[in-house]
Amino acid sequence: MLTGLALNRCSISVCRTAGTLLNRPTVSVVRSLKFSRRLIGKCSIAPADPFVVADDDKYGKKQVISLTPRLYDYVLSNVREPKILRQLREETSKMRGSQMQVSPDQAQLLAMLVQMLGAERCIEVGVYTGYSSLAVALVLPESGCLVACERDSNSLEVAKRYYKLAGVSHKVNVKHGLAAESLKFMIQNGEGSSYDFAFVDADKRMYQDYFELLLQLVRVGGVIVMDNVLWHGRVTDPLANDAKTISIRNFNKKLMDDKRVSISMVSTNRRWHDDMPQEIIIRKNHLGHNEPDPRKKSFNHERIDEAKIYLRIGKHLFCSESILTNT
Ligand SMILES: C[S@@+](CC[C@H](N)C(=O)[O-])C[C@H]1O[C@@H](n2cnc3c(N)ncnc32)[C@H](O)[C@@H]1O
Repeated sequence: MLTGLALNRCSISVCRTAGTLLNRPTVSVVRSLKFSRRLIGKCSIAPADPFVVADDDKYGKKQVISLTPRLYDYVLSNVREPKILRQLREETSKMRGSQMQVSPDQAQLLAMLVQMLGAERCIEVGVYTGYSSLAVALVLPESGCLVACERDSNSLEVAKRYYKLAGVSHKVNVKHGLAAESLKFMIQNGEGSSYDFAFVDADKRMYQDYFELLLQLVRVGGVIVMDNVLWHGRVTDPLANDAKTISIRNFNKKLMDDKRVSISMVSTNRRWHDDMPQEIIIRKNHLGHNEPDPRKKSFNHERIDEAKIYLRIGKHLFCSESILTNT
């Protein structure tokens, strides 16, 4: 039986064979080869065509395909990356840790979520040189604010330079230090339930803590996005028992039963073998408790129980005190 480890030491020809087979693949081929993502990561040859990851009964015969470099290039060619973000990405690519910055398609998704929410107050945990935070700041209204938490001063210098170049410095409140401390301070400062959106992309061992703190800071209906929730596929690897993997695994497990939030894992594929969802979008739910919401300015379903319904029929205005709620 071929194991993942044995395959890791494969020659390119084995990879090629696997790739060729998997270009016209079935799940059984994938399974019989015990195909390992780690194996593919070590091989220099990547298939040109996507291979089928799953298409059997278990998945309702729905065909799940992998992402290839060609397909990923196609995705990227459909990203509207602002020039300033491209410049930052290119400058960062020459720096240590450049693999940490989010990809253009991920940044576009974050910016889109912020726009869809009509967000004005956002938080980022893990700024690095600022790619994702700049993507968010660019779409915030002039009155908007992004609290950017980062412990590394060198990378923050790059981020701040780009905020300035992009003309968004006035929207970014940089918090240099440990993110958990900054978030705790914000809660103590009475900023609970006043944020619309948060993005977490730092210290995987702290995911549960960041989530709990952000849940206090984000308003009902607000969104928290946690990056890397599959941790490069390690969450399902029984041999991976390092602190970061365990932390993310436990976080995902706990979140499944957490009625305080709605959740959705999304696929923002980065590498052709990394074709599974990487991020989880978490929406804070209304559970009927009297959580204060200092903003209370936009209308949404969660706040419908606070609204009187007015109905005009001819000259008459009817007012309803009925309570409608979706919780
Ligand atoms: C994956 S990178 C963030 C990438 C960034 N979102 C981007 O798109 O470029 C993670 C960053 O989190 C920072 N970090 C890690 N642990 C932290 C902590 N406890 N508090 C604040 N920042 C932290 C690291 O210094 C690093 O710059």
